[in-house]
Amino acid sequence: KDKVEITKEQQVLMQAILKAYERHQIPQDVAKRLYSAEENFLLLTEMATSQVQVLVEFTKNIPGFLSLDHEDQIALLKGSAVEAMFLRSAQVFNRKTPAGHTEVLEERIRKSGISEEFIKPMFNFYKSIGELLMSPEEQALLTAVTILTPDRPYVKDHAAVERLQEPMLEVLKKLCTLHHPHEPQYFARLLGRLTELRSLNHYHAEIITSWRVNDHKFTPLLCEIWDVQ
Ligand SMILES: O=C(NC1CCCCC1)[C@H]([C@@H]1CCCCO1)n1c(-c2ccc(Cl)cc2)nc2cc(F)c(Cl)cc21
Repeated sequence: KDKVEITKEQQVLMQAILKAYERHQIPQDVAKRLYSAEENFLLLTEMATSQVQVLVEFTKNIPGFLSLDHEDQIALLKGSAVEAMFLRSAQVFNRKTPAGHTEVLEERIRKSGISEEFIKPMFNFYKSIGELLMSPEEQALLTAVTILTPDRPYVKDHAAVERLQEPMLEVLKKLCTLHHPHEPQYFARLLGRLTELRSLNHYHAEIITSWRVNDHKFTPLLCEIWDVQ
């Protein structure tokens, strides 16, 4: 069996993505503060707004992204922001918290004001992400692969986006082989999560507008990204 090798060039690409990803992390204390439905909704909109800003900075550090057509850059960000938010939420949810804290966190999220019907698909996704035990490199590359999805609405130059996404998928595939040598299907499972992520995309506007609060106030940035108000 030929040995899987990360080339020097792939090493450089992976380091660039990982460095950008680690540089743009938002405060992890979101798990500690979950109170009334109103406060939770406000917390979510604050966290989501800062996460979009962080996502833009991360995306600007993806090699080649800034040389894409400017309108395509916007289309890619707009098309992936919600998925990136759920991916980030899943990673926060699955962080190595002391045993038992995840249940407490899950309970608090269940009671945060999200409509019952969305709780199940959301936690199914979080748990399926958790089971993958992704390394930081895999998390960073998966986020980059999600952003560089060629078939987002309004993307004009698909081929240019594919040319950026392909090397990311190449490195990610090799990392999966190296980090999970006994799970040949791991890479396929990882990509399968992106399909699950898209389905959450469809829910998110409903989750937001059905949040059990009287007045759903959004920041201008979220109005842009979330197609609400
Ligand atoms: O703030 C959140 N997520 C941010 C978003 C930006 C990136 C960092 C994480 C929300 C919280 C949920 C309770 C009410 C307050 O919001 N949240 C969501 C979430 C709920 C519905 C939607 Cl529509 C989207 C995300 N899932 C979470 C998983 C978690 F582990 C934790 Cl700690 C919080 C989580």
